[in-house]
Amino acid sequence: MPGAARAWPGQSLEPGPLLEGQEPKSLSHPPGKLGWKQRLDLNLALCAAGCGSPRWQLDPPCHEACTCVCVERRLPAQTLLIGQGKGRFRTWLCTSASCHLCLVCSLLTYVPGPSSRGLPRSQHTRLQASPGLTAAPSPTAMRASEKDLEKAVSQLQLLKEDPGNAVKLRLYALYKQATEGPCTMPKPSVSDFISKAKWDAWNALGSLPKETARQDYVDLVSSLSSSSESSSPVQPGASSRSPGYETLVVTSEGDITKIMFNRPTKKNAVNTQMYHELMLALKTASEDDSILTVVTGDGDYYSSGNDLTNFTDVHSGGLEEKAKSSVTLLRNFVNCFIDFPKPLVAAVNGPAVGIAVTLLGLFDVVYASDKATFHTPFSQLGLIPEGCSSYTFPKIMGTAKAAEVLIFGKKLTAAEACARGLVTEVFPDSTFQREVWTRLKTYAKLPKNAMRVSKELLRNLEREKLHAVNEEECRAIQGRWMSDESLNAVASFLSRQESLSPRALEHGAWSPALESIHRMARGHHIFIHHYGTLTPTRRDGLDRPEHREPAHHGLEVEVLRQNEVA
Ligand SMILES: CCCCCCCCCCC/C=C/C(=O)SCCNC(=O)CCNC(=O)[C@H](O)C(C)(C)COP(=O)(O)OP(=O)(O)OC[C@H]1O[C@@H](n2cnc3c(N)ncnc32)[C@H](O)[C@@H]1OP(=O)(O)O
Repeated sequence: MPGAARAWPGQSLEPGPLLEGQEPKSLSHPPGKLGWKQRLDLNLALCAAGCGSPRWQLDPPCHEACTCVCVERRLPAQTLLIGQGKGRFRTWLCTSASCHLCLVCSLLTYVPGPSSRGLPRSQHTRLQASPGLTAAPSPTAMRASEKDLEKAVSQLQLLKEDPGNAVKLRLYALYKQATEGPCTMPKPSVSDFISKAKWDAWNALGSLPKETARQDYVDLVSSLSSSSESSSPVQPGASSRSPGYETLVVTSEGDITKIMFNRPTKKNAVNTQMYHELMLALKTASEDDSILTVVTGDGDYYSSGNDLTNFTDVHSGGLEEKAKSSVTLLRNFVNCFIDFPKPLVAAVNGPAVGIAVTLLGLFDVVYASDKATFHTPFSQLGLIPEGCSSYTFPKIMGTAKAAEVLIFGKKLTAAEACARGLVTEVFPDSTFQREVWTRLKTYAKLPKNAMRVSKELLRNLEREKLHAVNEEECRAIQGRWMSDESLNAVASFLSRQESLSPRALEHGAWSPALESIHRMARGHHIFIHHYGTLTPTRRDGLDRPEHREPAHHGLEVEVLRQNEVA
């Protein structure tokens, strides 16, 4: 019913059932000049008194005049985790008519329905529906024009269902990126929760080109439109694929969301787009009705880890800017795993490398095929562990075993990983899929809320620590990415299949690999080793080898800083 006034599900502000013997209680923020932390503590206490559960929380103050409500009673679907580390807590929509900080209306047009109090009118009219617009999905292969973006903005207004705060944040970020480019706004204060959440989302897009952001926005709206159009519920046993993903296949089958890496020809290496899509898939799964979420890979690999060509995608800001935006991306990405609220299972169908291994320490259960291997060649790449593995791995397998894996890059077989506690159980490859999915379908029938609370209890023991470790690892990795050791390792990977002979190079032939290395190492000198001889022949900052041995194929590249060039 395009254009019809409606309220999003979950936006209903009707209170949930009270516990026996409790009085309904309207709670407002305590007066006085308390800091936000103190006020939060106080609200927590009040909420515990009001709801009878110590776990339930009240909104931190979003506006002086707000009367905020207990999220568990009213708007579980609208909760949003914001902030990081110690300042992390939940916020949700405020019910006060005078609140000007509602997240929803600042991101999307909202067609006011009966339960729209609290949403300021002025912001509701930001996006106008265009009559007659159909919700036709835009083919991903097509490059979205600015007109497509406008259409998508209008299309959004016709959604029948609330896409959830995470998706709205993603839309906000993509829209800003598509129209204004990378975020250059000053970082809002940590106590300005909503602006901070929006800033984080936008900033996380780093230097994503405007055109890509525009396309992603259009695709996302298109996927939301088509999923909201299909009104028939998923039949038991039937599998429905979520549109809008390119590097993943996301399907819902019964109560299970399956997120499958979908770059089999690249061994499911995680490129920048896949990082973003994974964050979106996890955020969507955390808010939908599914009970379990399973991550797996398509093809023979689970994943070969970070796509090493990510390093070569260096724009005008140079390597330093790239490293900074990559740290933000990595931090947010790992946070999605730390804070994932439902049971998270990895079905490791084949070899796993790098970040695909380290993240396993943040999963609840890890099943592996006996063909899987686990390899973290960080030192070889001039890098260091991430994904909180510097904390989770020693905890899981003991310091000495973890050091062998994380520092020396010892590759583990599935059986070894299982013996060390990283893997829950190993299955023969021939029966892996059948056995794992049979088991998961049984687990998905267990009571949903009990599982969720159990997960929360387990994770809460570590949550703050994990955020701190993530911060620390990200801080350290930024320097590593810019180190010669790392540049050389990546250059070496990129050029390992180089088929140009030195003679061809000498005569001016170029290759994509050399172009990539050149881009990545801007400001550095590049030498190409040939039979161990440094043979610099300068041209445009890229040194070329002298001809030594025409029959030789394969190059070795060395990147040196300016001051190291004698
Ligand atoms: C400034 C930084 C920007 C980063 C932004 C993101 C921030 C997050 C970073 C977090 C830190 C992460 C760390 C890691 O994950 S470290 C681990 C990285 N991975 C590797 O080192 C593995 C590299 N790949 C290989 O060693 C081999 O490919 C592999 C053993 C996996 C398979 O070998 P095999 O011989 O069987 O197959 P091919 O080598 O022929 O591979 C087939 C094609 O796939 C491409 N491929 C495979 N892995 C990667 C990869 N990780 N990155 C990019 N491309 C990969 C390979 O090149 C082949 O492609 P072509 O057919 O086109 O040649």
